[in-house]
Amino acid sequence: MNRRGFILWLTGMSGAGKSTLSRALRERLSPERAVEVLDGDEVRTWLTRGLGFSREDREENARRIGHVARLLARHGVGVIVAAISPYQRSRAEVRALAAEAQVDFVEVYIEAPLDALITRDVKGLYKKALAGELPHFTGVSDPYEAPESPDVTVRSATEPVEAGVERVLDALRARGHLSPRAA
Ligand SMILES: Nc1ncnc2c1ncn2[C@@H]1O[C@H](COP(=O)(O)OS(=O)(=O)O)[C@@H](OP(=O)(O)O)[C@H]1O
Ligand SMILES: Nc1ncnc2c1ncn2[C@@H]1O[C@H](COP(=O)(O)OP(=O)(O)O)[C@@H](O)[C@H]1O
Repeated sequence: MNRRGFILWLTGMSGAGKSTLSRALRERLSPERAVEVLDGDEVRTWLTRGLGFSREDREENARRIGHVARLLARHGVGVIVAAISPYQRSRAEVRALAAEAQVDFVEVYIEAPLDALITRDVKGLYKKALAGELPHFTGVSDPYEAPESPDVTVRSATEPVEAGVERVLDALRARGHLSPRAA
């Protein structure tokens, strides 16, 4: 098994299940791997405080998260990023940043139809966005560019959390980041 770090980049719309999946993955990966979670929602209170939701700010958000993730991964940490990161271009940029440092980058697309997200509405944000009270809301009044060839796709409206977790762990095992029996 290799002890190189990796970046698991979870992308998907608000409420798709990024935070839920990161928490479940962290539990499964520990203690075999040192794990850090960088969640957009939380990171926006420190590393990317002050950034908004324009294209420019979202790209900057992804870039800064990518830099920190790369630093950690270079020292053997398994980094789980949970950020909407709606633009193909910025996901490609962080993938390239990781490659420069020879850090494995695994893109996980957490997909759920907009209808399901509106029904789920965990934080009540879709209701506000649909009422026109939240401008530039991803999927409603702002774009989400789905990954064209993600390493793993998780369909959170039709499969249980555990199924998604297993698929991501399989991808990590296949890349040698977990021992065959672990997790
Ligand atoms: N306009 C708009 N669009 C999307 N999301 C919004 C918006 N305004 C606030 N929020 C809240 O911010 C969280 C997303 O932050 P991210 O850093 O992941 O976004 S991004 O990657 O920069 O697009 C997101 O968290 P999640 O629901 O966990 O995805 C929302 O709670
Ligand atoms: N298969 C699944 N994977 C992830 N979340 C799911 C799944 N099925 C239902 N959910 C629910 O969807 C919601 C996702 O919220 P959250 O993880 O905060 O999303 P995000 O971080 O993408 O905004 C949670 O209430 C979670 O329990």
